[in-house]
Amino acid sequence: KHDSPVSCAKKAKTVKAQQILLAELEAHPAAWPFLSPVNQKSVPGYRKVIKKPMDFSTIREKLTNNQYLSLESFIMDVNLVFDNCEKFNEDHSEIGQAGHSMRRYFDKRWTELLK
Ligand SMILES: Cc1ncccc1N[C@@H](C)c1ccc2c(c1)OCCCO2
Repeated sequence: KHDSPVSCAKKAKTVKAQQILLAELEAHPAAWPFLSPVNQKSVPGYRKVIKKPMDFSTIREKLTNNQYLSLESFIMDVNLVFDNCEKFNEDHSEIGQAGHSMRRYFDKRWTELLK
């Protein structure tokens, strides 16, 4: 029930890093396709093709509700956003390009922050 001070401090560090990383993703100029859940009624085929939809507002909700038990599970949800984007969008489409740009940025920032 009670963490040791060391593991408690370590947990606080990763929560802080997740908050910083998510805030940077949300503020990025290319974030616009990923800020809210894809409206599956207005995007034909999305519901059938994308088995596990994910977006930055859903990640924000999960982070606020302490649903990420590890740094890895947070990173998996962020990568799910970009993997869904690659699956559904052409690489050279506007949304596809935004996805590649955001993934490059995320990879760079989380290694800077946590490695
Ligand atoms: C990440 C993603 N992948 C595949 C499709 C859409 C999206 N993002 C959503 C938010 C979106 C972006 C652009 C849109 C759109 C909806 O509404 C239909 C009309 C065109 O403009």
